[in-house]
Amino acid sequence: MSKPQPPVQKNQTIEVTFEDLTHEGNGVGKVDGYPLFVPYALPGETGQVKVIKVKKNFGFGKLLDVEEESQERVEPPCNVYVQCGGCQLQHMSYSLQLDMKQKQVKDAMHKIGHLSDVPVHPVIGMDDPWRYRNKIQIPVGEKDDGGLKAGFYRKRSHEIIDMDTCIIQDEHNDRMVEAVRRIAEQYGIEAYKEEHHSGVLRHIMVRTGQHTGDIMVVLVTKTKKLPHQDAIVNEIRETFPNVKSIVHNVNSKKTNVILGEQTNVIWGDKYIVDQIGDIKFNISPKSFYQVNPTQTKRLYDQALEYADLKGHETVVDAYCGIGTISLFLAQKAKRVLGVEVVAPAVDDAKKNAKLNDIENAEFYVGEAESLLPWWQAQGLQPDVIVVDPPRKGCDESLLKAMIEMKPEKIVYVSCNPSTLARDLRILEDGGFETQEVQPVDMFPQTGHIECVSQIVLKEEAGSQ
Ligand SMILES: C[S@@+](CC[C@H](N)C(=O)[O-])C[C@H]1O[C@@H](n2cnc3c(N)ncnc32)[C@H](O)[C@@H]1O
Repeated sequence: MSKPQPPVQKNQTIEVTFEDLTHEGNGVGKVDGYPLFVPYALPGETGQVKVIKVKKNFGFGKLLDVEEESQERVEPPCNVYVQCGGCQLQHMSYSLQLDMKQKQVKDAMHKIGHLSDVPVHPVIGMDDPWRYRNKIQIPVGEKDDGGLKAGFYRKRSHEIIDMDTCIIQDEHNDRMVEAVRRIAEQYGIEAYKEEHHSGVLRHIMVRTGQHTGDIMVVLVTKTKKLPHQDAIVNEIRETFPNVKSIVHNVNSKKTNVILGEQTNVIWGDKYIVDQIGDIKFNISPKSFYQVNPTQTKRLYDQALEYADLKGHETVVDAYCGIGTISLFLAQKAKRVLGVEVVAPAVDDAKKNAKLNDIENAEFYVGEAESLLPWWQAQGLQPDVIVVDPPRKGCDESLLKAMIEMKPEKIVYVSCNPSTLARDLRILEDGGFETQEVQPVDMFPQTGHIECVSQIVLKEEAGSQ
């Protein structure tokens, strides 16, 4: 018997009613039960769709026209929203964005973790979900008239879209990018040309301490020297009297990685300082630092509530970065051990502990999946373990070590609900119970979501 053919054909135009959203924010409509994924379509809407890709079990379409609009549809405020790959959700109300993200987390718990009974709370959103990002890294290219442009890449391409403003960025970052672009153009600095691996200026990176107002700017060049360096530094300082650090980074490789190995501070401090709650942080050009400090405070407050520290505890903070969560924990615990694979971040973490007069936090360079089993073999028995891994989640040997260490509580901070759900399943099978999951919207207007969850040791597992 031949298999049924999809009920649509490529390039066909068809009316579709949308019922749902994918995790990326695409509308989902069904044609005779066959799902079509359509960017910018919203549930409840009916529209004309051009079919652009037909696969065996699902297809993709382009929204040509909306006949019945959802009340959740809003006018995207950014004028390059559709061309730029940065935001995916500006066409939907913020409340729909939050509902969609909560559902994404619930679905992952149910389908991947088989944890349908675990409460997933409504997402903690922002009062003002714009201009929240403290860091921009933007590629530089050449305009048709020979001038410089700075902008994000067009979706699925490396074509740079010239832009004057990015409305999820802190305004200081926007203004600094524009000033550096203008100054570099004035001194005849050539843009890097990816296709020939030639030219000079590749990226402009800016970080603003939203609490302190400190600004760091990094100019990334292919060349070892930044032409007209002194003049450029003077112009930046004149334009931005509150700039604290001007850095030149050399990246001469053919790569998509933005920063190269060589970093020279060409004016000012090695670090900028920012503050979350009452803890100050030194942040160097290569350190991981959460991009949305307002929501980071909410995330950490929740993590601290889940850790429920009384003062006598030994806490491990795995994947600790520059010690951000560790230092919050240290205020309430007896001893905190942080582990992080990037050595300069560990240096920053140690300096950050000193900066805040915190003496009960120690930091170690290493892979969490190697160091925790080793600590366990040495007899370390933490009361609480906090993990905040990258998107791929925790390594299996780390999960195994946590299960064997039997801490009373694990607090899992995650930027990927799928790997969170996978790891929670492993912890459940190892004698732990997930109490609840709290999503926090760290990245409004985009499809990303951060979660923090509380996991406790089951009584019978603790007594074995
Ligand atoms: C999501 S960040 C969290 C950082 C920190 N907790 C914070 O909130 O700022 C993940 C961190 O894990 C580090 N990392 C990645 N793989 C690691 C590994 N195998 N072992 C230890 N740290 C790792 C990264 O360098 C990064 O600093």
